[in-house]
Amino acid sequence: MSKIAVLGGGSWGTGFATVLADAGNDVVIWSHRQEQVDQINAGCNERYLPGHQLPDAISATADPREAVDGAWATVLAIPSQSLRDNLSRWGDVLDGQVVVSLMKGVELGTTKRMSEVISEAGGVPTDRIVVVSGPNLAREIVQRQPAATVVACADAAVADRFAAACATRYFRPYTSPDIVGAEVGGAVKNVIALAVGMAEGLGMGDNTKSSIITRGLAEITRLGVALGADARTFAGLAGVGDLIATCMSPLSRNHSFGVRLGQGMSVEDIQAEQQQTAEGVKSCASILALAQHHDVEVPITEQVNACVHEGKSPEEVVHDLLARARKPETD
Ligand SMILES: NC(=O)C1=CN([C@@H]2O[C@H](COP(=O)(O)OP(=O)(O)OC[C@H]3O[C@@H](n4cnc5c(N)ncnc54)[C@H](O)[C@@H]3O)[C@@H](O)[C@H]2O)C=CC1
Ligand SMILES: O=C(CO)COP(=O)(O)O
Repeated sequence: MSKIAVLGGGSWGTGFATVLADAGNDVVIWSHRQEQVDQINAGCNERYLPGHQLPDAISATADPREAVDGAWATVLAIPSQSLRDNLSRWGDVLDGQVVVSLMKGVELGTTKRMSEVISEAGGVPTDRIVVVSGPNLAREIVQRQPAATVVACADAAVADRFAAACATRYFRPYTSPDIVGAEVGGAVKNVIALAVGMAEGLGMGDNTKSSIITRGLAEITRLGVALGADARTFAGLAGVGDLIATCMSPLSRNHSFGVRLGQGMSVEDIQAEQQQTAEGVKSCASILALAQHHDVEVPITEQVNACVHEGKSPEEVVHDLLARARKPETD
């Protein structure tokens, strides 16, 4: 068995570790919380994936160096906004590794994508950075329900090697050279899911949700292409695929955060209750800044940001989106 490290012991870190173990790898998870380490070593990550019995090939440690020691690839599954800080604390543990990002966010302040932070703050060469992104709700994946994903890397041989390492009878990876597209698709769909959730929380139905999803895809594609992505990526698993899963599923933390906003709960109360990462809540601000910097219109992201960070009501958000000047659909 070859060894792969997973840094981050939450729902997707543990879920993806399950995929890797099922694919025949020896997996060591690092978590910053001893309690999670103990639970994983006892066979179940109770807080994040209650009831899911972990494969024997998974163990955990609170020491990042021990997790990575002897591994050829290290998977990062921590909240996006904590990445830079963790990279500086981990020191040189990622040297020589293929580094795989599962994270779907954009850094506040710098507006950098996760692969850019890994390269800049972790010193990892770009041809050894892999992004895995697709419709991959952790709870369904650990039930071994069939799903596909995108394994993106600038180096096709590295993408192939990692895709082979995470392929199972229920998890089908497709390779791609388009890291930018995979990351933009993954990060922006969270913001669109907040908007769809808000509409649902306000009592709106499937026409409304479908309209937001479709215009959200236009917004994702516009921003991605301006950043150098291949437009075809957004018609794929890391684009429309993940957008549909996240916007429609009650398992999505971003979607359910939005529903609660629509029902009138405050951001603070939802955060206190949910206690899991809903990346769109912070990334809507950095994605908006990124889009403004590139002169790209992102009206849904703009409205979500106004609701989450400036106190605008979900009713006003819907009203203002519909009150925008009419224009051709494909502009
Ligand atoms: N859960 C899912 O279904 C999927 C999640 N993702 C992405 O994976 C990334 C990780 O998300 P999840 O595992 O779902 O989040 P989570 O909220 O379930 O778990 C986060 C993990 O990070 C740890 N953590 C929190 N703050 C930290 C810090 N400052 N330093 C180090 N560790 C810290 C937590 O203890 C926990 O182990 C996110 O970017 C998310 O968008 C991507 C695909 C699917
Ligand atoms: O990215 C995801 C599914 O692909 C998970 O979405 P949430 O972070 O909203 O739960």
